[in-house]
Amino acid sequence: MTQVLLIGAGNMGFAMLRTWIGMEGHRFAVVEVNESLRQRAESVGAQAYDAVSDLPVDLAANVVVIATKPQAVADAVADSRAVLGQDGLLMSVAAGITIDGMRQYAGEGPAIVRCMPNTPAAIGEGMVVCCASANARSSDRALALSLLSAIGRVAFIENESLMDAVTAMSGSGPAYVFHLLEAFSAAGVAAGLPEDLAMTLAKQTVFGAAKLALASGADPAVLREQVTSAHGTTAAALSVLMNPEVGLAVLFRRAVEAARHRSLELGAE
Ligand SMILES: NC(=O)C1=CN([C@@H]2O[C@H](COP(=O)(O)OP(=O)(O)OC[C@H]3O[C@@H](n4cnc5c(N)ncnc54)[C@H](OP(=O)(O)O)[C@@H]3O)[C@@H](O)[C@H]2O)C=CC1
Ligand SMILES: O=C(O)[C@@H]1CCC=N1
Repeated sequence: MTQVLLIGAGNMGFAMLRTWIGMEGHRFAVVEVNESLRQRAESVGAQAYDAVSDLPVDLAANVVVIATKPQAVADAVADSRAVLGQDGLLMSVAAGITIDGMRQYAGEGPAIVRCMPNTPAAIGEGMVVCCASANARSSDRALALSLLSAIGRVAFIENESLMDAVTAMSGSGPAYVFHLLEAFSAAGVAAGLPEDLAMTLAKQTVFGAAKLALASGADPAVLREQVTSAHGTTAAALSVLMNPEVGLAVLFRRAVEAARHRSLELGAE
């Protein structure tokens, strides 16, 4: 039985927990300071406590997953030492917080896997990118992979400095897509459609297009061209969206760079 301790069961922690809780061979305990979030964690079958010091004395964690805000990670890592053995695995999903930063509070023993998941983890459709500390054994990577593959697609990278760009893409990315749905459906309403129909069209179109892009493996530029009839409606819309000065490519570049910059700042705070 693998004992997992999740510290922080807010938006991201709970998104992972609700998928993990069904995993065979794992037991999940949660430390969360907010009572309503503890109750939510208990409602899906976890044991929840308000501090590491309240955990049962005989609880020994094989894995501690930190999902607090970046500013609370140092304390959470320090607290985890009481329950995580020297050969345990420490995982963190916090934006910006480096493996070296966590090592200061974790001590030399545990392997550390820094991860960047996203909230579609709640339905097993997340994207998780990880980077492991130098002392991580293949068994540590395998343990991290077994947990993370339950919440979505997993990629390991060796160059930790890429984690800020990863965060700016797949970590924050669901919010960009949700905003796309808001903007896309609002445009439909402005064009005369009822709100529910506009939102259904926006969601199903984004879902269908993403699924087609994944399933076909074709370059999205080719798929785009297949929609774009000569002198037709799509070409009219793309002349706005692909404007080289104010189009989507320019906005995405600025947005992703702003997020990457903020990730770097979080690591330095
Ligand atoms: N939200 C997302 O989509 C993603 C978030 N992340 C990362 O996940 C982490 C959590 O983000 P998110 O879930 O959005 O944040 P939330 O604020 O929703 O959740 C964090 C929770 O942890 C609690 N907490 C703080 N300190 C402790 C502690 N010492 N012990 C136990 N619980 C504690 C917080 O309480 P309180 O609010 O009272 O401090 C809060 O309820 C962040 O580091 C973020 O960078 C990564 C990928 C995606
Ligand atoms: O907004 C944030 O800082 C976190 C990290 C990635 C998604 N949410």
